[in-house]
Amino acid sequence: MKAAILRSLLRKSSTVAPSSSYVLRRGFSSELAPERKVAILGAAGGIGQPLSLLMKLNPLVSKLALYDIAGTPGVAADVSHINTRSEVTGYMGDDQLKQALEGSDVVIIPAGVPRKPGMTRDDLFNINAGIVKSLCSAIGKYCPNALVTVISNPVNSTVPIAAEVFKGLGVYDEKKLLGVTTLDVVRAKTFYAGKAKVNVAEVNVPVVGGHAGITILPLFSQASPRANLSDEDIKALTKRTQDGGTEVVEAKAGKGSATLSMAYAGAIFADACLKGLNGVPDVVECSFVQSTVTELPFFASKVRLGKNGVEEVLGLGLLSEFEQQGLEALKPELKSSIEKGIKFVHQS
Ligand SMILES: NC(=O)C1=CN([C@@H]2O[C@H](COP(=O)(O)OP(=O)(O)OC[C@H]3O[C@@H](n4cnc5c(N)ncnc54)[C@H](O)[C@@H]3O)[C@@H](O)[C@H]2O)C=CC1
Ligand SMILES: O=C([O-])CC(=O)C(=O)O
Repeated sequence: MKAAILRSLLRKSSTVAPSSSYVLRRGFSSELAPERKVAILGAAGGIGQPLSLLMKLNPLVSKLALYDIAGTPGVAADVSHINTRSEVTGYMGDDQLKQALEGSDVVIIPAGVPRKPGMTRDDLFNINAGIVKSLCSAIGKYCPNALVTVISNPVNSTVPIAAEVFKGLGVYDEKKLLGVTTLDVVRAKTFYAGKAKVNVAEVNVPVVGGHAGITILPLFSQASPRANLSDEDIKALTKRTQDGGTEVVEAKAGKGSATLSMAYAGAIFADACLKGLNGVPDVVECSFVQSTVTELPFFASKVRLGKNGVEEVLGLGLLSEFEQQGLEALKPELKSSIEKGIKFVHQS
């Protein structure tokens, strides 16, 4: 039962997370899978808790470090009772951050405040920029070789912030810093499957650009399986994908933003990163990374994940005229969010 749930939970990214029994059938048992430590920073939050649960279910994880400024002993005690491979430890407060991070292969950062109705992701900058900066300073010191996946918003600025912090410490490796845009892909897949009336488990849709409003650019012209949707349908699907976060913020009416779907997306992405590190071939996900795909220094597109993190940043492929217009339209906003992040590190 547990294996079946995990299999269906983690099934449809371009990668597939093996449940332990699946792994055993393939002759690659979790005992043979390398030891991998994953640290979650912000583990007691709305995203952090379900993400901790999903990472506890992942047989590729051998150590799970749950860090937050409060509440982690309870979350760790709870999750630790689940009878899966990883050993879970909770860490709370600055004094324990070093221990939480040391030896980590992958660090996932969902720490920071979420939106309330009427706010943009950029409205979170003032608080979250400082949180990401201080956490990345610790990562640069205590686990400089870890692959770092950033969930905290505004992702269009927090990823450049992380890069600048690592550069300042002399430990920046562009292959190991990834902004998590998987939720945009998850939404695009779900909305496309609903409109095109195709099996959602078979759908693939790349989403490029950034992670806020019009900077989120789903490429439905490249969606598979192909469907004959009208221009109006494509426009509406694009808008719904771009506004997906706001749809949840409004529905939660002041009680935060997407947490459960984000935890799912974050777990899919972390699983892909672990598979890449373990040498599984052809692991491809969309992510906001250092990039030369456009003239902007950071951009989300498909990336191939491997033993060193981002092994290859893939190009955009053929765009429709509508997507080409969307691409040009998003560049000024994305450029200014990136520059805002870089400036923050040099001024503070
Ligand atoms: N990339 C994406 O697609 C998405 C990003 N988000 C973002 O994720 C972030 C977290 O959202 P929620 O979990 O809903 O918020 P939340 O408020 O429920 O949880 C945040 C957690 O971060 C912790 N935290 C604050 N400062 C910290 C520090 N210095 N070190 C460690 N932990 C710290 C808090 O104690 C809290 O437990 C927000 O910025 C939100 O906008 C949310 C959904 C999707
Ligand atoms: O909308 C928000 O504030 C949270 C987020 O990034 C998302 O759900 O995509």
